[in-house]
Amino acid sequence: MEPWSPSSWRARPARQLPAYPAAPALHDAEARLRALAPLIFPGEISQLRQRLAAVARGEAFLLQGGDCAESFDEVGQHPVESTFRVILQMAVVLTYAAACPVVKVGRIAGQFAKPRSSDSETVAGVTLPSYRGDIINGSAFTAEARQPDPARLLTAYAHSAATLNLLRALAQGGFADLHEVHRWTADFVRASPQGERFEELAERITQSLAFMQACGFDAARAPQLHAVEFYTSHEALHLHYEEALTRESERDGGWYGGSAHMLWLGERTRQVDGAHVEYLRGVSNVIGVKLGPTADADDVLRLLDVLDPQQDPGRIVLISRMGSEQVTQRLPALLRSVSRAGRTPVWCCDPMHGNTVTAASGYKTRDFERILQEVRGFFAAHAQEGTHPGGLHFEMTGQDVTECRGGAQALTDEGLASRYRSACDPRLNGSQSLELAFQIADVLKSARRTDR
Ligand SMILES: O=C[C@H](O)[C@H](O)COP(=O)(O)O
Ligand SMILES: C=C(OP(=O)(O)O)C(=O)O
Repeated sequence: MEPWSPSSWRARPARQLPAYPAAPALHDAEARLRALAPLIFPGEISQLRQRLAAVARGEAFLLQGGDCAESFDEVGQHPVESTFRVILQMAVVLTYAAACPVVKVGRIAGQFAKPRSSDSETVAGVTLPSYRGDIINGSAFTAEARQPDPARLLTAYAHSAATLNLLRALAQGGFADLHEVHRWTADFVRASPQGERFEELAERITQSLAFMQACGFDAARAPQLHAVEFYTSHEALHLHYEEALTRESERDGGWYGGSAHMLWLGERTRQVDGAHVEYLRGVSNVIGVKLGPTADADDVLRLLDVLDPQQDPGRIVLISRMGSEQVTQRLPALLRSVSRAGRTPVWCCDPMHGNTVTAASGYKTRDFERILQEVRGFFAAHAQEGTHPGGLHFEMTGQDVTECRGGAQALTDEGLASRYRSACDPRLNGSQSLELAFQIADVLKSARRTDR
């Protein structure tokens, strides 16, 4: 194999990258990024890899979630805090059900680049370039906003740094303390059936903590009760950005991507000889690989050979996103081939991207039931093949948006317009996310009963 360098991807065919109008402005933005500090450090990546190695062994579970695309307009504490608190709630629900640790990874602090099915969008007879995420262009439907602008690379870095700073404070500074579990529910969820169900669970946790305290257990000396580990991830799509934040590790002389702990390869850019695979093979971050219904076993095994030649524990998360109708037909063969090849990646289910439909109103949406059905299909496929269903990956937000249909809120086509905020794909809102976690908890509990 050719030698790798942070820029060796430039010699490979690259899909989904923007065509900037002026090269000097791009070079200037890249030079500025190269001079900035990385956002994360190699020791944190090693820690995440250890946690994911436990997931791959069936001893822990992965929960990955967050926005479809973060927005430069969402500033301030609320959007980040609300998503963080729902991820915490979902993790508590799943921890309780699966009786194992849940590794928490946000699609956050860097999820700014979007691959698109089409390069252009036509509205009322006007055709403009597609919106590709705030790191590239603006979502407003004007020629000016849709022009790719390299200055956005620096805004994405600044936004990610501010978000990460807040996340570190939320994770370590007392908000995530298990003694605060009653305070995590958002007001709009509190009165719902899932809000009430969460309150019951929170009460059981509070009573268990009080009981343990009464038995002499010193909660002050158990750091895992007071803080959580929270990791970041995004699609490694914008390779100019990723390259400029790539750093050499003082620990072992290897390279790591400094933009997030986990970077994933999208369904549209996972060509084994393509630029995105070339970049990711050389960095030590955890690598996710999206696998849609067209992925075949040979593709997957070739990708594993390139991205993880040493078979390092916790290095790879295979994220299947087959769609609710295809998951039980397509996934088992992949599970079988990967396991026969002696590989033990983390297997994760993204039940969002294979279930997008366009509503009569024109909004892109997803049905709660389809999402749940794909998760069930994922668990069934693993049960059939004797492999471990390691995790879940959601596009979700803690806010009260109206983007996905169904759930206990019974959102319909007509309801989508009232608070549809996503500039790209529809997210589960805080209430739907928690409801889904409870439904999945029931699946996990019955899987545990069958195992006994
Ligand atoms: O989030 C994933 C993709 O970027 C998104 O589904 C693409 O949407 P499109 O098919 O409307 O381009
Ligand atoms: C683009 C995404 O997914 P996929 O590559 O699976 O379509 C995504 O997760 O944002």
